[in-house]
Amino acid sequence: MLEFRKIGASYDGAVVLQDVSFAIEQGETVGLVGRNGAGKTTALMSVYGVPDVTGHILIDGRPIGRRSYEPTGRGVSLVPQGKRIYPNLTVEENIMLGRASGRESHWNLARIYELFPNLERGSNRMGTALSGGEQQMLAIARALISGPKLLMLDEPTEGLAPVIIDELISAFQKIRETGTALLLVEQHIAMIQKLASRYLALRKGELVGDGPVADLDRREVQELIAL
Ligand SMILES: Nc1ncnc2c1ncn2[C@@H]1O[C@H](COP(=O)(O)OP(=O)(O)OP(=O)(O)O)[C@@H](O)[C@H]1O
Repeated sequence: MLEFRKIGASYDGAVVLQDVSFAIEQGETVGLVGRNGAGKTTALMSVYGVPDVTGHILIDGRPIGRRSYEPTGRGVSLVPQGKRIYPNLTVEENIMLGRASGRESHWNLARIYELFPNLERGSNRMGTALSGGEQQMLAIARALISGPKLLMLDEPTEGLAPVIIDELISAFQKIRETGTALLLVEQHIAMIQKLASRYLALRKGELVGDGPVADLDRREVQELIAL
């Protein structure tokens, strides 16, 4: 449902992605791995036309236009690195910001609160009054309310305690069971191995791996990715 065709990306002329092509099918869970600076975040941002992008990105076979809200309206949502919670809005207001008009979806507020009961309990609190783990849940909730067919997550477990990471893994499994595809950016392959069936690997802006997640155990694959 999401396809990259020969994507290149650069910041003020400095090339950070080159000739990146892959496709993610409906309902798939894919892990995108690579070292710091390999271009993972840039790959996700290029769906929104940021930074300067060449090549073609398609959703359900149709190219994406230049409007930054178009991917969300067409079923591709991002949980950005660093969560980006709005401090002056309540938890519920933060969630509702993510709503994309006109999209019917499994994910209404009641189902989101069932997935993350902590958010329901804290629904009237300010978004930034939550713990780090709850803020990550809030960022995921805000993306889910848009009814994505593909949810892209940029290092969702960064800086979180193992017990919270386990809660998130269980939430991702439930999200996946609804048929939503996941594209999970992670530096730690253990998380990818728990959730994904396929991996993509970036190294210095180039796609150097695309295969079954079991291959991540092979030393030659790890050396290629240089994790
Ligand atoms: N706003 C920016 N302006 C200039 N260069 C940038 C900008 N953002 C990222 N870069 C550069 O682009 C390259 C790819 O960065 P990117 O954040 O996509 O990598 P990443 O794989 O997501 O790394 P990380 O795990 O650190 O988030 C890096 O060399 C980085 O320094």
